[in-house]
Amino acid sequence: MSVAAAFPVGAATTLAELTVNPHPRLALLREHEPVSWLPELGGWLVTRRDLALDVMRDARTFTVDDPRFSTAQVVGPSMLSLDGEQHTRHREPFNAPFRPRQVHDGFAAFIEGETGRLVDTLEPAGAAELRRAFAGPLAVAVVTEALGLVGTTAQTVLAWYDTIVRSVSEITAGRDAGTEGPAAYAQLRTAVEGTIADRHSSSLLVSAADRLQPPEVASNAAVMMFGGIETTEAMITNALLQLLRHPDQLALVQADFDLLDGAIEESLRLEPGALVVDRYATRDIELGPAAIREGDPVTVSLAGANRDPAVFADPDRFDVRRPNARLQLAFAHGPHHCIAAHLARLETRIALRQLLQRLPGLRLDPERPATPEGLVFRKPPTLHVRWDRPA
Ligand code: HEM
Repeated sequence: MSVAAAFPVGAATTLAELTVNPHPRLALLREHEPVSWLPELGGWLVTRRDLALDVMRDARTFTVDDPRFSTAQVVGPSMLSLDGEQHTRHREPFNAPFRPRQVHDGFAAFIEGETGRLVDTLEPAGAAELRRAFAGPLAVAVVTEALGLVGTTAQTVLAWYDTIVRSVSEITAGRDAGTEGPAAYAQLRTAVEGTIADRHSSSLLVSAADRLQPPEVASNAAVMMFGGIETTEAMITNALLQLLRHPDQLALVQADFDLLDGAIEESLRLEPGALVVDRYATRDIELGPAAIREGDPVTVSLAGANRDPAVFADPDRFDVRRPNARLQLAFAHGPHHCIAAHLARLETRIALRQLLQRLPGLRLDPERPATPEGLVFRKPPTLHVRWDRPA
C-alpha cells in the first residue's frame, strides 16, 4: 500500500484548508492519524501532543540542520538551524539576557514607555486597526531595543526584515532568493559588526562576540529579528482578539488583572502565532502509526498539540482560568524552545494591560470582523476595534 493510501485523512487534507480554518481538520488528524503523511505538504504532520514532544525533544533523530531549511539559506547557520554542540555554542552566549529577571530589569520600562506612546497616539480617535497601528510597531521597537544595533532605527530594522522575509518566502516557494534579501542581510551584518566594534555599546551582541565570530553573531541577530517581529505581532493581536471575542472572559480579566497571564497562555494555546515547526528525520524511525524514512520532512503542528483533549479538557474553549494552560507548546519545546519567551510574554502583558486600562469600552468593530489566517504564522490580517472616546 502506498503511503498516501495508508493515511486517507492526510491525503484529503489541503494546505488551503489548513490556512483558513485548520482546527477541525487537525482534530480529525489527531484522532485518526496522529502522525500522517500529507501529500500537499510533501511530509509528515504530527498533531498529538505526546508525539509532538517526542519529536521536539529528540534533535538527534529530528533535526533542523538540513540544507532544505530556507532561513539558513539567506542568513547562514544560526541557533535556529543547528543542532547538537554547534547549537549549544550558538545559543549559549544569548541565554543570560533572556532570563526572566534580566528581561524584566532590562525591558519592562522600555516596553511600558513604547506602549504608552502608541496608546497616546491612538486614544483620541476612538477607533483603530490595532495590528498595524499597535502590535506591529511595538514588536519592531522591542526587537530593535533588544538587539541594540548602534545607529540603527526601528524603521531600518523593519525594512531589512521585510526584505529578508520576502527572500526566504521565495526560497520556500521553490524560487530563487533574488538579490534584495542578501543585500539587506549584508547591511544588517555591517551594522552588527559596527556594534561589536563599539565597546561602549551594551548590546547583547557585544558579549556574544566574545564567543562567536562576527558573521555568526550576525546570523543569530537575524534570527532574533525574525523570531521577534512576526510572532510577537501575532501573539499580541491574537490575545486581544480572543479576549474581545469572549466578553465574559474579558470581564473576568477586567475585574482581576492577575488573570491576564492565564488569558495570554490560553490564547497561545488556541491560536499560537507560529503554527508549526519543521524537522528532518536523520534515520528510519517508527513514530506512532508512521514508519518515517531517513530524510523525510517532519512538521510538528503546535496548534494540533495545543488542542489535544488528552491534556486539555474541552480543548476548543477559551478559559482564562484553565489550570494547565501553561502546558501549551506555542514556544516549542526541547533545545529550540523560544529563547525569548519571557520577553514576548512581558511585552504582551504590558501591551494588553495598557490597552484595556486606557481605552474604555474596548470592543471589536462589528462592521469589520477579524479572522485569523495563515499556514505557518497565524493572525487576523486586521484587527479593527473601537472604544469610548474621552468626553
Ligand atoms: C522578542 C520576541 C522573540 C524573539 C527575539 C524570539 C527569538 C527566537 C529565537 C532566536 C529562536 C531560536 C531558538 C533556537 O533555535 O535555539 C526562537 C525559537 C522559537 N520561537 Fe521565538 N522569539 C520571540 C517571540 C516568539 C513568539 C511570540 C513566539 C510564538 C508565539 C515564538 C515562537 C518560537 C518557536 C515556536 C520557536 C522554535 C522554532 C523551532 O523549534 O524550530 N517566538 N525564537
